[in-house]
Amino acid sequence: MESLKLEKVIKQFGDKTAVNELSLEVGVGEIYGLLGANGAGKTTTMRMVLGLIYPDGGSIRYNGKPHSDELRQIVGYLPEERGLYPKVKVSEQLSYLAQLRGMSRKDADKSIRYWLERFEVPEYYEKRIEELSKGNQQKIGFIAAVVHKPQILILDEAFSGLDPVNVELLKATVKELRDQGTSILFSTHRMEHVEELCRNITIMHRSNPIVQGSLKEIKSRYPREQVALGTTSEVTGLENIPCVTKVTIQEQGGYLINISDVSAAQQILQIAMQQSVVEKFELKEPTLNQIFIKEVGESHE
Ligand SMILES: Nc1ncnc2c1ncn2[C@@H]1O[C@H](COP(=O)(O)OP(=O)(O)OP(=O)(O)O)[C@@H](O)[C@H]1O
Repeated sequence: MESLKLEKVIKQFGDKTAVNELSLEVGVGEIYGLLGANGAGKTTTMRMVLGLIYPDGGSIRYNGKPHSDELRQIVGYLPEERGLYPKVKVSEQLSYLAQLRGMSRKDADKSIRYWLERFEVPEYYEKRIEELSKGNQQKIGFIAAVVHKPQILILDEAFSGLDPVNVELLKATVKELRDQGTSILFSTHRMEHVEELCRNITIMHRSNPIVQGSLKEIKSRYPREQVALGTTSEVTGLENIPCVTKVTIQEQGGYLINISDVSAAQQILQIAMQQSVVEKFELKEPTLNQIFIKEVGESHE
């Protein structure tokens, strides 16, 4: 069952189309990746899902129902730009937000203490936002999004500005929420996070959904164009094999070989075996980053 369903959603600002006929479904307990270069229409899509702006066409349904006053209770949001008041105490701010989204003061306080404990910062309860580092403010922003236990969670660049330890902490939390049945719409420029977290994705390009489907199925649509080769000694002549377009010697040893046709892989293996002992031979599937660059035509980092 899907908890969030977009059908042919359109948004225009004047004569500029920001989102053009976007359809997607996020299932219960699923993390769905929304990708695209700057200005592709991701934030506009998320703002429509949150009911902050309205579509000019198409429909958005939550658990099968249209937008209603209930929305603020079932949806949680981590805005890309931080929306917390610097002078207000963390506990007061989070409690206010949780109550705004339908929680009692008592339940809100319980949830706030749980999350501060979970993120190993119980002492922030009494701190003001401005006293915290940027990364720790981001963590409080994350708590603000989940404090009221939303069914649908919208995460726009949720891990930006965090150190690697905190990225892991938040990733684990997102997976935990997924396992508890939360539907998560996840937007990021970090392809490795999408590879790790998302089952289905949409890549948007200039307002249009250009690639959609499960990561696995999308990857199978693209040819395997790289061979990773590990050998005990040097191998010569790889670059002379037909359809080999580039040979890169890797820092950690071995070769990464770009091919324009999969037939070259067999010959690479033969030549390598004639000259050395082959320790590793892998015909690599394309990374999401490679697919993104191919489709969108620019680096996404
Ligand atoms: N309020 C607005 N008024 C006019 N144009 C807007 C408005 N909001 C967004 N746009 C335009 O809509 C397009 C999509 O913007 P959006 O912010 O959704 O992109 P994005 O994919 O989130 O980009 P980024 O990765 O940079 O956050 C852009 O061309 C943007 O300039």
